This record gives sequence, structure tokens and C-alpha cells, in this order.
Amino acid sequence: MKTVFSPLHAGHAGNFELISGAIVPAFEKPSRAEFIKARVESEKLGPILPPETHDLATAKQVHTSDYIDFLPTVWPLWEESGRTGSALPFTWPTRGLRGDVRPQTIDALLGFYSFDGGASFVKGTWEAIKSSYDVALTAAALVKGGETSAFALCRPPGHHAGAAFMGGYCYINNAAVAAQWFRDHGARCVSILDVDYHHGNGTQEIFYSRGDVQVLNLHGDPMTEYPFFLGHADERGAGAGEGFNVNYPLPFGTAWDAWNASLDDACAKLAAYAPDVVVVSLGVDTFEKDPISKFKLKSADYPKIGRRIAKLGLPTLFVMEGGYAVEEIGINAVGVLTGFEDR
Ligand SMILES: NCCCCCC(=O)NO
Ligand SMILES: [Zn+2]
Repeated sequence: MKTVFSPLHAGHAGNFELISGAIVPAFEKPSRAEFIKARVESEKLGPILPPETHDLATAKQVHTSDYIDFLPTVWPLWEESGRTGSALPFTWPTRGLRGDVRPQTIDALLGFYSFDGGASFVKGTWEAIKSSYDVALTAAALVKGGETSAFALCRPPGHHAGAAFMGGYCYINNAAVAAQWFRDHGARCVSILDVDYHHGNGTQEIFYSRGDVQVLNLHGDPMTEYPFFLGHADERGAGAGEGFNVNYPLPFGTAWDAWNASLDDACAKLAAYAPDVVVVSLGVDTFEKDPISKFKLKSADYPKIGRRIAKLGLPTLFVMEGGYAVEEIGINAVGVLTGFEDR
């Protein structure tokens, strides 16, 4: 399997996030991608290719243009306002406030275009976001070009980013962009299977009213787990998208057998939808030792995920999402990929 990777991710470093009542060093850090890359090499998964550069047209098909155009302006505006450190919002347009009027100051714009304090910017963040987007599109083109599968080693991740908002370490929704690209390049329909511990609220929001992209999500129950405000089982899609959004909320402590039962059901629904291509939002924060998550999957379980997805017999693009136990992130993420190849 070929991997696409960009060293430009490393510019998104040293940033902080607001979590659990404190401003702390972000859990989403450069070493995550480096550990995964090292494991790709040590497991001899296949060549590691640099991304081709793309324009933002595909990004603007799943995100609003004003949101995408805002992202490269954040750091310059933050610096112009005399600040250093991490550009972070502290006010958000929640219920009873106006989200239809775009404010002018960078502090307000950061809140206008986000849903939490988990998507901060430093000087190199935009270059990292753009490189992650280029990685996803380059890997998608490998699959379109005849590869059975490919691995988009994306950093920063994307599945929490909605049409006009960032959050949860996500800025451009790489999996959504790849799905749209497949649709623009001949795929009649696409399935996105999100196996990250957290619900891919952004991916759901982007495709919720569309029937050409099926979205299936296995995740911590939002009644008790981030992102809290989307991801319930009754969210089945709307209009043309009715029935094409499937959520599997699962309780704290979920281990392999229960998790796999949901995976099996999701794969059956995916097979019934019969997409031309599958995009897997590959998060491995379902791992028992993950510092911010509460499922109990073991390293030996990840190859089984890959084997189950391979049984679908469909071209498959793996897009890296979350996972924060950096010692094992490479073992677990690449385990899915070697399992897919039945090695
Ligand atoms: N800062 C709150 C938790 C962000 C979770 C990010 C993640 O792993 N999403 O899949
Ligand atoms: Zn996650």
C-alpha cells in the first residue's frame, strides 16, 4: 500500500488547546505523524510519496468559501493584533446570539468559525492544514488511478471540521474532501466509514442532506463524550440524505466484541449501499491506552478492523484522524493497513 505524507505538518507545533478548564499543550502534536511514518517504514508497508499541490476548489465544494479563505488569514491577523502564542477563540455564537453577521476582529472570527477551543493556530498551522489537504487528494488520486488502497497520512486531522467551522484539532475535512473528489472524478457514490473514537460531526454535517455520500460513524456516545452535541442514533440524514447517515454511539469501556458488532453492521449497510469507493476516517483513539478516550480496543484488534474492511472488496482510501497514545499510534494505525492487506 502506498502512503502519502508531507513534512509540512511539523509547522503545526507548540500550540495550545482549551480542555478541562485549562490551556494545555495540544494533544495533537507532530510526534503522532512521525511515529506513524516510522511504523510504515519499519513494517515495509510500501512507498511514502510527497503530495501533489492542489488548488482549494475541492475544499470549497464541501466547505464554504469564506471559511476556507479565512484560514490562511488567521495567523497574520493574530500577529497584526499584537499577539503571539496560540490563536484561540474565547467567545462563540451559541443559541440566542447571531451567527449570520460576520464580525470584524480576529478574536470574534475565530469563534465565528469554530465550535470549541481545540483548533488553535500558530505560525505554521495554515501550511500544515494545506499540506494535509494535498495529502488526502494525492492519495485519492492513487486509488482512482487503480491502487486497491492508499494511506493519506494526514496531519492535522479533519473529521470534526464542518462546512463552515473548525474544532477538535480539525480545520479542513480531509475525508470529506476526498469523498467529494471521488464524486467529481466518476464515483457514482461514496461511503465514509469513521472508526475514530469521537463522532465525526463535521463529516456528518457536510453530507447530511446528500444521498451520494453515505456516512457511517462508530464513536463514544455523545451523551457523555466529545463532541457531545451530535452523533446520536436517531440522526439518519435529511431530505435526499435520509437513511444515508448511520451513527453507532457506544458507551465508555466498549471493548472489541461490542465494537466489532457495530463495525459488522456498518459494513453490511455499506455493502448494501454498494459505493464505488470507501473512505475510512482512520482514528485509533479507540485504543485502551489512549489518554483522552475511553474504549478498550487492544493493539491486536486493529489488524482485524483492516481485514473486515478488506472483505468489502472495494477500493479504499484510509485518511488519518485521531489517536494520542503516541508510543502505540503507529502500531495501531499501520496494524489496520497490514490487516487490510492480510499480511
Ligand atoms: N479537545 C477535545 C477533544 C478533541 C478530540 C479530537 C479527536 O480525537 N477527534 O477524533
Ligand atoms: Zn478522535
